[in-house]
Amino acid sequence: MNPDLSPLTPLLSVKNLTVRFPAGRDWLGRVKAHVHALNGVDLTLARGQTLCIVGESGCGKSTLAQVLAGLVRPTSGSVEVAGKTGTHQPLQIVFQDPGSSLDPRLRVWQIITEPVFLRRRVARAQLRAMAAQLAGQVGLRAEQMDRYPHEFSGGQRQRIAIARALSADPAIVVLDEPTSALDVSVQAQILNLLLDLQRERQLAYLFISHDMSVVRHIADDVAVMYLGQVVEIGAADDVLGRPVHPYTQLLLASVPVIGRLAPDGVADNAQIPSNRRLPAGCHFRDRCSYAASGCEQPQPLMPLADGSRWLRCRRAHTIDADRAPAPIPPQA
Ligand SMILES: Nc1ncnc2c1ncn2[C@@H]1O[C@H](COP(=O)(O)OP(=O)(O)OP(=O)(O)O)[C@@H](O)[C@H]1O
Repeated sequence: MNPDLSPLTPLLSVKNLTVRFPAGRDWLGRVKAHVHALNGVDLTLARGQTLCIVGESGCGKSTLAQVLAGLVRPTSGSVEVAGKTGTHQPLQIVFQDPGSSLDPRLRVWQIITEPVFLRRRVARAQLRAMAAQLAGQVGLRAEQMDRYPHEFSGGQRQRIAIARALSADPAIVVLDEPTSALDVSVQAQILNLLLDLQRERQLAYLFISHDMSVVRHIADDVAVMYLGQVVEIGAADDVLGRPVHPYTQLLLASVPVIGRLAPDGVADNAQIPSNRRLPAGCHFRDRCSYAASGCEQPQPLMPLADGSRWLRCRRAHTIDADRAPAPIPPQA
């Protein structure tokens, strides 16, 4: 079921998205096994909002970003942008490492305007003028446009990557760890730039991050992924402030070293199941001390009774009730 996060109409709607990669072939070249990278991802994102995707390494965050950007073909499921399937035009992606994502043979003005150039014929002078204007919007100077990427610092290269994404006039930008390769002081500048651009252009961001301080700073909504599924999604204050899914509790208690510590009530024997052979039913069941009979059945994403979020956990209501403070008795 597609999570209905806010009264705003979703701009991006991802339904039951699955991606399987071939893993290993026999001597006849036949695929022997698969990596189940995404296993039914459901999420929505509204215009002008930021949805942060968090989860341990290998849970499928980058694969999701690549499907959205049209770089990986899904095995099944759908991606709708503004109600239309299969169009990636209003969506651009910014990668973690601007060093390797920018073509070193192109000048900056060519890099910035490449998405426009690839789509339609535009005169060179017009492209250069467009690049200079976008450069100004991301804090670069017009006279730097004839340089090559290696002549810039990491933060400046990320500004070039952001300008490149903006040149296509996207409604949605997928940001795959856009600040994690940068110095801490530069990270804050890039985050603030992204927030300014979001306000000016009503951009929707799907923001992948390992860094909870970044997530707390910029997220409107948070989706927690585990083994290729969204297990909890809702407003950032709710999900981060009062996590309900046992995996979200574990993830937040493990910060900054994800997966090492366990909060009360959540077992963590660190036996993360393989995504080559997925466990039946709830994928988190073997790590979860709330696991009970019934957890061996597949669990769909369902709304919590208070409407604060959607969860894949059949025990969510019990866990939430256990954690809620005792009601204050009425005054005599
Ligand atoms: N092209 C590919 N071929 C085979 N397996 C792949 C491919 N791309 C990703 N995978 C596998 O799919 C799973 C999900 O990978 P993905 O990179 O999406 O995870 P992630 O959550 O982004 O991890 P990280 O936080 O480390 O970047 C992993 O097991 C990974 O090894």
